[in-house]
Amino acid sequence: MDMKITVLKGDGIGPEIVDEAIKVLKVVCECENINLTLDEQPIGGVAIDKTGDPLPQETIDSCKSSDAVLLGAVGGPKWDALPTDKRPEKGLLRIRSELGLFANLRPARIFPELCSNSPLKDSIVQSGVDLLVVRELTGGIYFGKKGSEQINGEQSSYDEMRYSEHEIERIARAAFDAAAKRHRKVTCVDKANVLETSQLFRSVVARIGAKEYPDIELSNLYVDNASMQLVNNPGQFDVIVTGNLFGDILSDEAAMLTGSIGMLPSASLGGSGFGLYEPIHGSAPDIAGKGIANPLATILSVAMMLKHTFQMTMHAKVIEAAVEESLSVLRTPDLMPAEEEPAHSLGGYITEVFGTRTGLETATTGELGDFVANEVRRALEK
Ligand SMILES: NC(=O)c1ccc[n+]([C@@H]2O[C@H](COP(=O)([O-])OP(=O)(O)OC[C@H]3O[C@@H](n4cnc5c(N)ncnc54)[C@H](O)[C@@H]3O)[C@@H](O)[C@H]2O)c1
Ligand SMILES: CC(C)[C@H](C(=O)O)[C@@H](O)C(=O)O
Ligand SMILES: [Mg+2]
Repeated sequence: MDMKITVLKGDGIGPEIVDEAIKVLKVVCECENINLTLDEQPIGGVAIDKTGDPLPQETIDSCKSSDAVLLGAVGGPKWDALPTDKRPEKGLLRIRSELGLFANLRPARIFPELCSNSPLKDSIVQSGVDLLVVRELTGGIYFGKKGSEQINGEQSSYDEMRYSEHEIERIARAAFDAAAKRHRKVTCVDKANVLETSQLFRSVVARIGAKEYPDIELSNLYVDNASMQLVNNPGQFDVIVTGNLFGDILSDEAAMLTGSIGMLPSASLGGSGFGLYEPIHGSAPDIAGKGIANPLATILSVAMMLKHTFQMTMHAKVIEAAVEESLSVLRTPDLMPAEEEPAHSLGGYITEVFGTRTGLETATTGELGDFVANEVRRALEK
């Protein structure tokens, strides 16, 4: 079997985390005799520096001739002053649109090992968090007409939010199909009490649900309520279907429930087997180059790639299990238990007992990647 992957490392921690994910992918390919071809191309800030364009045509062409794309992250302070259309983030939006990747799946589940890392109380976490945000990715306010003009002597800016029926129908089907393989519950999140686009979104999702998926339970929530419910009772959710902007915001919130934004992978799909896989977090300029970024979201994105593009579900599960295994042994700093302020008289005792009790070691990005890759090799060579 041949596998051609376009690799878009991007900016900030992008190259660091993608390198670890590739280590894991290479192990899978070695163990299964898959002929892996990696084509690295620039996107985002590095592409601007190299070519003046955040998404060079060569990058698009490479993606189009690949089976799948693995992406790190784009953006950073160096390019923040550029006009919206020339920014690194525009490269990411354009590649999603060019490749027709309208359905963005962002699964958030708490690994049992990370229950105490969640900012939520134990009683809430233990009720179970295992949800999937299905975010519409190529429409809405991100892609509407935008501009700035002088009106009455002051600057005025606008971003148009528009959704058409066919865009909502296909994201609704993606959400119902996903729910059919999970717990058969879809929550449509919108702002239908205020926005025309949300009223259409809600009614089209309801129509598709009633007609094509009568066995799947559908409910509705306004986005403000949904963001509150996510921290108050996240266990109620199975699949959340929502528009581009609300999905962006809710998925960062959902990510943090799992202990770190560095844990959430994503798959961007367009209805065929082709997909773009990336962590949901950004380029984390504050920690870039330090070797401390958590690579697990990117490694889990490779698992999603194997499952969705290559139907290698068993291998995806092996990677997920290796990631879970790593959590009991070594972690990047974002997932280390918060340092306790020891009482003076008990300081040494607490450190000693706490250290041995958790048995956890702080790892660099590379050490964690090595650990997961070795676990995957061990499992596949059994
Ligand atoms: N998909 C993408 O490429 C993407 C997504 C979000 C933001 N961005 C861009 O990234 C840049 C920074 O944005 P931001 O700071 O708002 O969001 P961010 O997600 O990059 O970082 C938010 C916080 O989370 C931490 N963090 C993120 N990923 C981590 C990881 N893997 N391990 C440990 N800690 C991690 C960061 O250190 C930071 O404190 C901006 O230019 C933004 O536009 C890109
Ligand atoms: C960088 C930005 C364009 C992007 C988005 O808003 O979609 C990011 O926040 C994400 O979640 O992938
Ligand atoms: Mg985001």
